[in-house]
Amino acid sequence: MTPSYPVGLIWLRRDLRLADNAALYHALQQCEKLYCVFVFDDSILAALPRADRRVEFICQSLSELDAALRETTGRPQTGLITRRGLPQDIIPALARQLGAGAVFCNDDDEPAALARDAHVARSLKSQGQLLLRFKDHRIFARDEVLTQSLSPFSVFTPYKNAWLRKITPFYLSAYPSERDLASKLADLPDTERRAIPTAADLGFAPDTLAGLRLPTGVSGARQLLADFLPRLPQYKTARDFPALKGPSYLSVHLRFGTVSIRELARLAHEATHNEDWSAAAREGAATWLSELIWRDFYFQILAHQPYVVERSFKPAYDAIEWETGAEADALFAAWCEGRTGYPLVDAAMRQLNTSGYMHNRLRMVTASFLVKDLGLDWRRGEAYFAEKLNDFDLAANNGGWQWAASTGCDAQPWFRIFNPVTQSEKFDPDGKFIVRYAPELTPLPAKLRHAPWLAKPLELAEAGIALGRDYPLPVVDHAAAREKTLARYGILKKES
Ligand SMILES: Cc1cc2nc3c(=O)[nH]c(=O)nc-3n(C[C@H](O)[C@H](O)[C@H](O)COP(=O)(O)OP(=O)(O)OC[C@H]3O[C@@H](n4cnc5c(N)ncnc54)[C@H](O)[C@@H]3O)c2cc1C
Repeated sequence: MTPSYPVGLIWLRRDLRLADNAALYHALQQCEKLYCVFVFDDSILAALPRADRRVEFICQSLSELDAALRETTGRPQTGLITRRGLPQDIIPALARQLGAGAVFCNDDDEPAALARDAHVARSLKSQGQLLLRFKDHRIFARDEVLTQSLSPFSVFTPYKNAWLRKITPFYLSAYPSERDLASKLADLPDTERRAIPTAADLGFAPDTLAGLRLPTGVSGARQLLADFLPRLPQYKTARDFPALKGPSYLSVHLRFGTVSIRELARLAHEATHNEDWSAAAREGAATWLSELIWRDFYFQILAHQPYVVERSFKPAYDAIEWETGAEADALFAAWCEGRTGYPLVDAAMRQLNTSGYMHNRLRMVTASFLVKDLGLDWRRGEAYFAEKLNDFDLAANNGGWQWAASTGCDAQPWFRIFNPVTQSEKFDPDGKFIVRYAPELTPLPAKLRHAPWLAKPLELAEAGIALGRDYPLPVVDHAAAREKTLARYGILKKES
């Protein structure tokens, strides 16, 4: 193909890798010379707490990408341009300064991203330049998997079946996006030759990832993937037990694009047909593929029903009255800080607070506890997760919360209420996960770690634990809370 643009600019956002990158591939096809930029968006940074692991994750990943660009070209004067400010101002100005005919990026269906991109596209157009967007971070875009009547799916299983019917090697193959990079990457103008900023340079606390087993950048994703693949056959059986190393821990890499979803889905899909594997091992792969399809499912829900950002997917559920006031605020604080007196909930919240990760089973348990034991609005929990999760992704987080609150598409029925104690007994039978994050309960025998308030006084005394002093008493009684919740949701009886 003859390049259409003498100069182009690729704008990286949630796709921090050079391999199998759709926009990069198209930019290299269509441009004779290419620059590469990442913008630290002030409208996002301003809203973050000053200690934010994600900022450090991005900085470290960009630093690796910048070095990879120079290594690819073998020219020290090449690399990544970084800017800080509003992309709406920066991208058009930079495109003009560099003389880029087009700006290439991978698309993003989050409402704020759509508004930002529309703004940038208008400004570029007024300068005679184009914004070209490509599908990259999901397998199927919003309208690629639809029902027979061409409307969006709102139930997962039929969506998944349609997804599996549609999938072909075409959708899973990698873009050879590194092929012409060495020859086409432009030397940086002198003004742009700067080191990639650190979190501290951006006004954030340094070393927020220190002590965490969270490898960053493309190399970090490769490390986690290599560790996970031998465990893939056991995924179905191990994934629900937080004390085990069951899942992949790749979510933050999918969030920032340091791994390609095509590569992961291809590996999973191929493994489901691997005749050298046992049926159980193939099921492990099929279950993991299913999780990757949930990701696509929630992306298309957000794209088609952006109102879910503020409201219930099922509008009738907006009539539910949540607890408010000082007591509700105190319960919310206890939930956030991991001191509800329910050990599995507390351990999970402490895992989130100290690492930025929470196991999927525990996301379901803690979300259900907030909504159906404490009677609090799911949006309060959603916002807390959004602040704390390294892998925070609007579509998946909103989908997960609305699932737990029963307000979402294909959600948990409203009258199904997780019992935090039986969940604990089932999924952390020895209380090993609990004591990892609530070590004060270690002296208790395993069977008492799920509900310490049920231990006999002598058992507590032998463990040297005084409830209310060493570990909180439960902030609510589950049985009573359950009745209250059934009454709260009872207004919906007509709907279900
Ligand atoms: C209340 C709640 C909030 C959540 N918030 C987020 C979020 O902000 N960001 C996020 O990526 N996931 C979210 N999830 C989904 C899920 O918990 C995480 O994706 C998963 O725990 C990440 O760990 P992993 O990479 O080890 O997962 P694995 O089990 O290895 O799964 C592989 C990948 O599949 C995707 N995935 C798995 N489960 C889901 C799911 N239910 N919905 C959508 N995608 C899924 C993720 O990209 C994940 O990395 C949420 C779930 C709930 C119940």
